[in-house]
Amino acid sequence: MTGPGGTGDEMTGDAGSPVRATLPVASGRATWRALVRAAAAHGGLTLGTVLLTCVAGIGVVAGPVLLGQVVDTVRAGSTSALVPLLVGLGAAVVLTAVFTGWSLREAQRLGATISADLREEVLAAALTLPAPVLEEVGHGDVASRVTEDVEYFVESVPVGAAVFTSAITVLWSATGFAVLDWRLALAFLTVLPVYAVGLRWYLPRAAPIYARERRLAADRSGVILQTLHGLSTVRAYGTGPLQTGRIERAGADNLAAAVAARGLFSRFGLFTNGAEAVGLCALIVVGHLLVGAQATTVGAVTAAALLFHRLFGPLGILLMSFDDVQRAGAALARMVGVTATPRADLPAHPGPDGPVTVRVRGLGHSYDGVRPVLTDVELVVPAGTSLAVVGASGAGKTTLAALIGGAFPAATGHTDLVTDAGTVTVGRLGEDELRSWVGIVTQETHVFSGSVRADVTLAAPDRSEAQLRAALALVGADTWVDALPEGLDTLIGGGGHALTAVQVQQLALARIALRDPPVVILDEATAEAGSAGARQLESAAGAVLRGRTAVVVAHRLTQARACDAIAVLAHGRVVELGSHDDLVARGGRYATLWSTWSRG
Ligand SMILES: Nc1ncnc2c1ncn2[C@@H]1O[C@H](COP(=O)(O)OP(=O)(O)OP(=O)(O)O)[C@@H](O)[C@H]1O
Repeated sequence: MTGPGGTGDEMTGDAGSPVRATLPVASGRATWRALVRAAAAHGGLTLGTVLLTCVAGIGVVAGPVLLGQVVDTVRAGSTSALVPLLVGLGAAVVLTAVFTGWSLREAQRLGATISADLREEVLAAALTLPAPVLEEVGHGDVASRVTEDVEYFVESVPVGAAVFTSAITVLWSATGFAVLDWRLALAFLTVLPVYAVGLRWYLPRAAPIYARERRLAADRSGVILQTLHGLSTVRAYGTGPLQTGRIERAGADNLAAAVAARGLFSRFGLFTNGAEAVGLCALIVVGHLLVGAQATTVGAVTAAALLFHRLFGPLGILLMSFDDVQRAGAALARMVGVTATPRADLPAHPGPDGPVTVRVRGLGHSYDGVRPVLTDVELVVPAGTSLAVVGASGAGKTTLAALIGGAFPAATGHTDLVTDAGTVTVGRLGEDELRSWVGIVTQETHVFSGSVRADVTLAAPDRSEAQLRAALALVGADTWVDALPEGLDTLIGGGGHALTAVQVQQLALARIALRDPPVVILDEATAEAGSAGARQLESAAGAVLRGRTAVVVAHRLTQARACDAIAVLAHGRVVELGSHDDLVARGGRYATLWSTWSRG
């Protein structure tokens, strides 16, 4: 076996594949290392499991050896020696049963512990994947690694435990053969070339087939996720049949890969069954010749045949589990790939201390590398002031807000956060550090399943009940939260109490108030809120922004008027900059927008 992950280099990406880019897949060596590291973290349990399995393996060998001696004793007619042998045989059977059961249970416990650790590690790593990586590989690949691959690996734990105990049993049995008679051991060895040929045929074919099957499963998840995320667009444009066709094709590709893997494995079964037939025949023929030449006893040959027979089970498990082991190995390699995805090695910065000025320097961006969405944007938002960004749909407002907030890196330029203590650049801050500096409320606010309390405090879990209530009161959410059936403990999100669009946005603003960053980027969707709701949100936003440096994507011009300065974007460039009164007086683009807006 090359290793659970299979192949060559330390990390193998799928970048050259015609399918979209994915996260790296760990090499066989890196996957083994991760497995050994996880086992070593539970040294006591691992050592105990190995010892118990060794003891159980001795019992497996002792039974047939004692039975062979019983045969020889009966043939010699020595009844007095029979009693201790039979007692020993009985004890060996009982102890073997006890230790086998015990070792298997410990092996399963070890496997479950290791897979729980790996699951946590992979989930934690997935949650901290850099935004640009997520953007590039898509959510489908990540989702399939933290769900399906983890499930495959966890489900393979009992198989892994059985493989481990079988391997030890096979080792002990081989030793038993050698002790009985070296010629019988040689006869047993005739199985090895058949197994070797089978494995040489199977392994090189299996690893890529299983890796491909896992990748196609990820592609299928990706298509399903994309369809679900864009359900309203799919409905709006009536592209249901198109998406269903895509899902069907992805499912069919995945199924074909799974069938190919199963077919390969069935053909491998020919080698394993053939090896057993060859081995047993060789043993009986050699035993017959040896007994005929009085070179060994009938008991020894009986013991060897019984040992070989007992080996069928463990050997069968070892070989038949290749299917599951390869599959689990491919899944594990993909899981380890998530934890091994490179993260920028960013130096730690002290947290913000005091007011922060935002300085946007030469910011430019293009999503496709061809069409510029933002070009050379230069802005300064002095500490404690607010800047509104306005412009036609598609002008680049959301992109600008996302870049300032560090959601993904800009193609050119950067954003500096300036304090009395110095300057830090947004792209040089780690994800968690960045959220202490800059809070973002986007158009897509997610309500997590759980209580109102959990949903708001996830941004700052260490805050007190009083701080939580103050944050809710600040955004005007305290009254309706108190009126909920169980107040702060009312369940919301999927299946929970339904919230209005305004309430969802208020909770998003309350999260920011609780986290208390000195800089806030607001790109709220106020369109769904209706005009009364929009006014409510504007006053909530105003309360949260007070005393902070803010960049507000103004979907309503009343939001822009309330800001200290306004930047008008057109085709990704800042074309006007000034206060509301200045810009109206200037009679340019903003003035036109304002007069259209004022007329209603
Ligand atoms: N993830 C993306 N991939 C490719 N193109 C994108 C992406 N996001 C936005 N764009 C494109 O970039 C341009 C600017 O979009 P952006 O959302 O920043 O504009 P906007 O001014 O905020 O528009 P709106 O007011 O409609 O939200 C648009 O042409 C848009 O189609």
